[in-house]
Amino acid sequence: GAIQIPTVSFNPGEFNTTALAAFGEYIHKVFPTVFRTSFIQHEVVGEYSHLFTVQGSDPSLQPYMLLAHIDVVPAPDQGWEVPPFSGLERDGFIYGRGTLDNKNSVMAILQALELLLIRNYIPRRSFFIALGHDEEVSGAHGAQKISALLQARGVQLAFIVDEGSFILDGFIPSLKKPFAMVSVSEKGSLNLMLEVNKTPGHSSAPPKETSIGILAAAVSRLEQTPMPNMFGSGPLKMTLQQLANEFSFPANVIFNNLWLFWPIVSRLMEREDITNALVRTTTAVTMFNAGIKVNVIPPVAQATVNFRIHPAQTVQEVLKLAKDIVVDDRVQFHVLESFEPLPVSPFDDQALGYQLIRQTIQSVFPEINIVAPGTCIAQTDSRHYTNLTTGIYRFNPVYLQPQDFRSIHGINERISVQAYETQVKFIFEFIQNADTEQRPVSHLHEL
Ligand SMILES: CCCCCCCCCCCCCCCCCC(=O)N[C@@H](Cc1ccccc1)C(=O)O
Ligand SMILES: [Zn+2]
Ligand SMILES: [Zn+2]
Repeated sequence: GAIQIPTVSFNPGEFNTTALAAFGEYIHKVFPTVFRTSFIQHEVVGEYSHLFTVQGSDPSLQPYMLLAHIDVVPAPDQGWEVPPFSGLERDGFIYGRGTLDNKNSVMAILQALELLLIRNYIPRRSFFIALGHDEEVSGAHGAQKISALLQARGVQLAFIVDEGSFILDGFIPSLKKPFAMVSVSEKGSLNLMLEVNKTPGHSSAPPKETSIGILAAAVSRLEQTPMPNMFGSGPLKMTLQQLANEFSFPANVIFNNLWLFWPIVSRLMEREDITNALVRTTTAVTMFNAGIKVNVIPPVAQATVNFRIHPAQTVQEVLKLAKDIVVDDRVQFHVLESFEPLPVSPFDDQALGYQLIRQTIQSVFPEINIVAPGTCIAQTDSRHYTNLTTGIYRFNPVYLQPQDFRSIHGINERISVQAYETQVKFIFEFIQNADTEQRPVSHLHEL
């Protein structure tokens, strides 16, 4: 039902408002207990986002927050095995836009809470559920407003759990077993517009270089000159160290001795697009606009480059590197938007959020031996909540293979019915685990 409502975000400020409103009505209908429970306050923020405040019975426990988003990226029918907004189930999978990003989390959080309430569960620790409606276009109207609202109320959170990582299966060739990566940091971004202006004229007597040619060369230099490999800075080294013993020989020896073999490993990571994104600031030329007519020398050429900034670099550093690569003063640089990488959240033994995620993984996925800290290569709504907590964890309790990763924002996005049920179970247990003082010891209710 949730997948059938096309809550598409097209551009900043450009949403399917009819669908967003319908989604609000839908969750009222399918989770009636959540909405009628006296200790749960529901507020609509920024017109279409939802904030639930679940008042726990023990005010001495610091609250936490579960995040998810109800909007999705567009999905033209082409290439899909089933229409993207049909929500059809086929061979045990629910297909559709949002099944992994991120209506699975929206529905699983509310479903788990509904089930707990039906069983008369009363949480001890207060928590918030924030469901943004514009994450896919930067979160300015949803997450940012919820964050400001909670800040104005003086709320400080123990931790936040959002989307952004998974139980990863098959992303590192010599690693045979899946492992859970909990992202403790998030890359930043810089959207840079490069522009070249030239005097227009008749194409029959062209200048040696046009604005298009100059810009194309600049963009090509950016593509051909990757930003520096930052292997060794940030959580990646720790991720690999924790995984070391899961590799077969000789990779296990290599990963156990990164002090010696780091040059080989850092080169290996560069080979695949996804692992490359973990070792450096990436450069993606995403838009190119130029030319007005076939026989007119183009007056202006513009290209937009989307950099995803490694946690060990800053926006200013990347901007300078980009200018140093282009080295052409005919090319103007315009910063359209930027966001610094997020700091690394604690993941030591005392880090409540991280430890609760780890222990719930051990309970719900007993076959998973390794829970490792990582970096989210994309951006999430959680970046708007750094004013409320230092503990931001990005983890979806769902198995993800490389082809599933490509389906996110791509075609044939799907989740198995069993994976969705397990996600509900995970949150059902997580909420109960968060009610124990330090470490979860036993569960009051079994699903
Ligand atoms: C050693 C381990 C190697 C394995 C690495 C595998 C990494 C795979 C992780 C999969 C991550 C999937 C992330 C899903 C969340 C996507 C969130 C998203 O798309 N956000 C948008 C937000 C945005 C930002 C700015 C403007 C508009 C939207 C994004 O583009 O980042
Ligand atoms: Zn998402
Ligand atoms: Zn997305």
